[in-house]
Amino acid sequence: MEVHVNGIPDYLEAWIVTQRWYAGKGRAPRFEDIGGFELEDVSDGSHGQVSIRVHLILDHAANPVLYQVPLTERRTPLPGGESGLVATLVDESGSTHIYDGPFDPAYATALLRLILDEREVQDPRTSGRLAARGHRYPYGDGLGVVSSRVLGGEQSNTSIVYETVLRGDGPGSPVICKLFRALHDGDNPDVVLTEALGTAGSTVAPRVIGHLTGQWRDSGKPHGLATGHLAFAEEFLPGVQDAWRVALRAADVGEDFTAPSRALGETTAEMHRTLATALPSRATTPADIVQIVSNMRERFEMAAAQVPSLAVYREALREVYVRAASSPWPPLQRIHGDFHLGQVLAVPGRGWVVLDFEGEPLRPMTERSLPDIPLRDVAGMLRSFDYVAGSIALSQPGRSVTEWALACRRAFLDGYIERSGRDVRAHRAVLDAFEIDKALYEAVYEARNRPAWLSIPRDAITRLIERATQS
Ligand SMILES: Nc1ncnc2c1ncn2[C@@H]1O[C@H](COP(=O)(O)OP(=O)(O)O)[C@@H](O)[C@H]1O
Ligand SMILES: O=P(O)(O)O[C@H]1O[C@H](CO)[C@@H](O[C@H]2O[C@H](CO)[C@@H](O)[C@H](O)[C@H]2O)[C@H](O)[C@H]1O
Repeated sequence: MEVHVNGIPDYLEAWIVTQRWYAGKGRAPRFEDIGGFELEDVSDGSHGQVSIRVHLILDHAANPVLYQVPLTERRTPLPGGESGLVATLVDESGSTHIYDGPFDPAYATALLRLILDEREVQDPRTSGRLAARGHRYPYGDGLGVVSSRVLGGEQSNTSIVYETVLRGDGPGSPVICKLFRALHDGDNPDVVLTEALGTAGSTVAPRVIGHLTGQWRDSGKPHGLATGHLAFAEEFLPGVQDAWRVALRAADVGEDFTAPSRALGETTAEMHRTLATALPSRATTPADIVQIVSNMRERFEMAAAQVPSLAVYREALREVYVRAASSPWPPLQRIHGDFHLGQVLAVPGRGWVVLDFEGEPLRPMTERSLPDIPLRDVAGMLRSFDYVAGSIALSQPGRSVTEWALACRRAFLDGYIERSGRDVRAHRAVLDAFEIDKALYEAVYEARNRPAWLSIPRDAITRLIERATQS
């Protein structure tokens, strides 16, 4: 990426480094404002005059990251906007209150309208070059914004939830718009996969409302420009729980969860079947297998560097990978990529609905957009049932729901096999290798984010290696 000296104000730097989505924690940032665009205030104006600018801010760190930072400026404070306040600046002309855009209804409304009206905006600082363009899907036809709020919780992006009105009168479906904070050249897999499922008529994922694409300077790209997704809007399913909470409660009260697990296996098979036909898929070649297994070995080395106690498994894993490489592999296709119970919602009358097709946050975006082996998702969900047992054992010492989790894992596989017609158990050695691979990823994730949970993937790695090398 190009280096230009166009720093950012100190108050903004101080604010960015404390945000959940800022990826450079622990390093000194080197921020540059590389452009962006202005939006018109199209809200009802009830909160006074506002100017809106979306800044694209590049951190020239070891691995440069481009952040999307929408800010609003107001002369009078936004009522109820305290949690989104970035800074208040005072000079001889008075005070300016600067807000994180998603918390300001003026930006939130302008963002969704840009998508719904399929508008284009230019960057005035770069001689009017195209900066962003909205695209609407039929499910977004006739929607108007009533109100907006930022979805709470620990997220790597920022999501805004809207109440809407349909064709100016009755209530419309609620909408969630995910603002991508770290931008990448190329399509975002969450947008591509959710749209592909919807276009194919599947209701496995939320219905798509539309998306926003953007263009920005990048000297490393042809014509010096990069293009990628800035935001993605879809149907918001209110008042529902994710499968992690549902499963955790069932395990805690000792409720049989095999029927929902089986249904989840069926939904997973359905999702894979639709993705295999809607997006490119192909037979797996010996060269693909060599590459994937080599990635698994690399993942192990990375995990062992982060969690040194894993190094003892190096020898045993060699055998696991050799066995996997010499077994039959299913074809390559687009998959979810970070499939676990927290990514699935229990929607009354509709069943399991799958979210967040962005792939594993610790993997590079280019890798996440490649066709992959569907067993990776199957393995991800198997790990998740084990996590339920692991988290209960940690929070209630002496208690074990291992049998509950094993029954769920079996039921999930049964549902998947029946609906996909693919005997996953015939690919056992490959599935085991993917499950160990996922547990290695989780070990790194936990070491970085929740060290108290590290024992969950570490114990699983021990068990899985024992099983995989015994059979
Ligand atoms: N369409 C939706 N309907 C209802 N809740 C949603 C929807 N999309 C996301 N959520 C909620 O937001 C949370 C985070 O969304 P997700 O897409 O996983 O974002 P991130 O990639 O930032 O983790 C989900 O766990 C879910 O609780
Ligand atoms: O934030 P994402 O949903 O993209 O996923 C990341 O965080 C997950 C934890 O929130 C992590 O999932 C791991 O913990 C879950 C329980 O909290 C468990 O159900 C999953 O099976 C386990 O992998 C996920 O790995 C990580 O990418």
